Amino acid sequence: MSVEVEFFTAERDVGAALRVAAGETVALLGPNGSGKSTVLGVLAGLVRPDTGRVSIDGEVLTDIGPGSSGRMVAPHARRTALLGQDALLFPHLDALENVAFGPRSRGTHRRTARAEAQGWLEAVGVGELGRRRPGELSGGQAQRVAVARALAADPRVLLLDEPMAALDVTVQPSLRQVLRRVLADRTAVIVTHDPLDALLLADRVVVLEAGRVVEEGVSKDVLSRPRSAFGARLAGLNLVRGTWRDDAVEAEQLVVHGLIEGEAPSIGDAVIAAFRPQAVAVYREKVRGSPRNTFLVVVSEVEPRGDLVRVHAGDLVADVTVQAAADLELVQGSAVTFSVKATEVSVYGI
Ligand SMILES: Nc1ncnc2c1ncn2[C@@H]1O[C@H](COP(=O)(O)OP(=O)(O)OP(=O)(O)O)[C@@H](O)[C@H]1O
Repeated sequence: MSVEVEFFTAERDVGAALRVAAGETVALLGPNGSGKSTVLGVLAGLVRPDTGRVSIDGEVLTDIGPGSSGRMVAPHARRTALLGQDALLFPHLDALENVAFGPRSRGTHRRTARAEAQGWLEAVGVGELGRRRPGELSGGQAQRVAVARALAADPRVLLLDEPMAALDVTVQPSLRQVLRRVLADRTAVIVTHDPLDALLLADRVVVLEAGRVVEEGVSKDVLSRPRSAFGARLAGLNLVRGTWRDDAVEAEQLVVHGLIEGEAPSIGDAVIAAFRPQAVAVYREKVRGSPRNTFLVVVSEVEPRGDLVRVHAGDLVADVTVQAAADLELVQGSAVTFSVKATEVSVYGI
């Protein structure tokens, strides 16, 4: 299913054009208020633009503006599924019935719908929680059920609005793995603040600033040559390229342990370890502790960035507080240890 959208809304001053190829996942990135949710709203039929057109596989769903048909297909008739930060499950139905709701409303027989729902719950790793009500689920479990419910409705396009933003950081990696599987061959648009999501979940990135598209391209191209401020933030991730060996990413001078995103690599495969500068702690002395990766490095640059200080050491970067940078007396040439927990590192094949 390919998607095309082009619209302008004066009230929000957001105007964008976007194409998503069949089976492609596009990440929408941008600062607060840049129009990301508005794009999803227009696609889902929740926002009526002043002018604009939305089509899925050539079927026109929105067509508004001078000389147009005025068509605006209702949200429920679009066969798009929108998943937000909060799971928004029906509180009085158990997880299985929540997921069976979509197939049931398409006219599927109750027993078949429940069997389908069970299959989707298993696909997102919560097959044993079908009898629980939403109030008895953790945030991460509820969000998995919400993903299952969205998929069970057999949408042509999956729209995800910061699906992990409300979750504890410790459960984000496992949901990200579920989403990586789910999105692999689906047509989807995901709004995210997190560059790691863009890199791991999306084929292409579209960056919005102040209601306009300022940059777009294949995720790794935007990474290597960012033109917008947000693209630069994307490029700010630590990326260590290497070979998969002894359950770790072996690079020229580093060995990095992390959580595998998606399929497990085979020995000798080319892999990348990615982690945020904020996840890196900086120490003067050597650090021990098996859950942590430690790298002995020499500081090449200390760069003030608002209330943080970015510490560069060759290709690696760490963000520390101004106070920490002062306490550590960090200057160019300082020998320090960069330390990052394995649970903060995403490892994926390339
Ligand atoms: N219901 C609304 N009515 C009018 N204006 C709105 C409405 N919702 C959002 N806006 C405005 O539209 C613009 C784009 O907002 P939008 O929510 O699409 O941005 P966003 O990039 O998704 O932001 P965030 O990352 O904060 O969720 C903003 O100026 C916002 O104030």
